[in-house]
Amino acid sequence: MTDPIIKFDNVVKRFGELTVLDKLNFEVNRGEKVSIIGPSGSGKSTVLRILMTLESINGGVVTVAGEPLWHERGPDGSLVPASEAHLRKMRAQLGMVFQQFNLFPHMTVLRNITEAPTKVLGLSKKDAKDRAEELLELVGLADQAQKYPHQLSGGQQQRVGIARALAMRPNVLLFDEPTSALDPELVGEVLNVIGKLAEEHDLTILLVTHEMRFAREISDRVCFFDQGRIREEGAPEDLFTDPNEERTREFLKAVLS
Ligand SMILES: Nc1ncnc2c1ncn2[C@@H]1O[C@H](COP(=O)(O)OP(=O)(O)OP(=O)(O)O)[C@@H](O)[C@H]1O
Repeated sequence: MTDPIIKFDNVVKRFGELTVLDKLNFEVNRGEKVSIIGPSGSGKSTVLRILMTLESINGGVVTVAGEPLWHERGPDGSLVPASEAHLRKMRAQLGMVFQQFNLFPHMTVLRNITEAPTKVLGLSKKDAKDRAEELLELVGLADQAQKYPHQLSGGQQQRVGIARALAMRPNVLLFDEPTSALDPELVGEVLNVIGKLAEEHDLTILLVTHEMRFAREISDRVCFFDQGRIREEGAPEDLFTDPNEERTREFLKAVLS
C-alpha cells in the first residue's frame, strides 16, 4: 500500500466564529476517484479550496504526495507555516475545475488552455499548442479552438475548463460541483467527459457533487460530509443502497426523492 496522495490530519478550518472543518481526517489514494457529497454548508468546497491553497487552515496538517501543503520543515525538522514559494510548488500538483468555469473571457479557447503551460511551466508555444489540441480532442471540442468563451454553451465552456486544468498535467484533479451552473440539458456532456477521464486515465479525482447518480457511477469511494466531518464513507454500492448512519439515510432520501 503506497502513502495517500492527499491526507487531512485533524484539520480545522474556521471562518470567524464558524468552525467549518472540525478536526477532519480524510485520505485519498493515488489513482482513486472519490466523491464528496453532503448538505449545503457542510464544508465540501472548503476541502477543495484548501487543497488549491485558496483558503488557509487553522489547525492540523494537510499533506499532498507526502509533503505538507500549508507547512514546511524548519531547520530543526518541526513544521512552520509555508512560504509563498512552497505553496506555489505544491499547488502545481493539483488542478481544479470550478463551478463557474472561470475561463479568461478575452482569450480564445486555445489561448485559455496554453496560457498557464507557457507562463508557469515554461512550455514552448508549439508544445503548449500541441498539448491543447490533444486535450480539445479529448473533450470533444477540436473544432472550437479559435472561439471565445462567450461564443460557447455552458457545457462547452466547462469542457474547456477541464482541458485547461489537464494542460498543467496535475497529479490530482479537483471538481467543485462542475455541473451545477449548467442548464439540465448540458449536464450530460460534461459528465460524459469526466466519466471518460475517470475510466481511461490514471488520474486521482476528487469530486464535490450534487449529482448522486454520477457519484455512484464514477467513484471508487463516496464520502458523506456533515458538519465538517466525514459522517460515513464507503463504496458507492454500499453507501447509496444501505448506509449505516441514519443521517446519511435522511440526506439521500431528501436528495433522491
Ligand atoms: N470566505 C468565507 N467566509 C465566511 N464564511 C465562509 C467562507 N467560505 C465558506 N464559508 C462558510 O463555510 C461553510 C462551508 O462552506 P462550503 O462552501 O465549504 O460548503 P459546501 O458543503 O461546499 O456547501 P454547498 O453545497 O452549498 O456548496 C458555509 O457555512 C459557508 O457559508
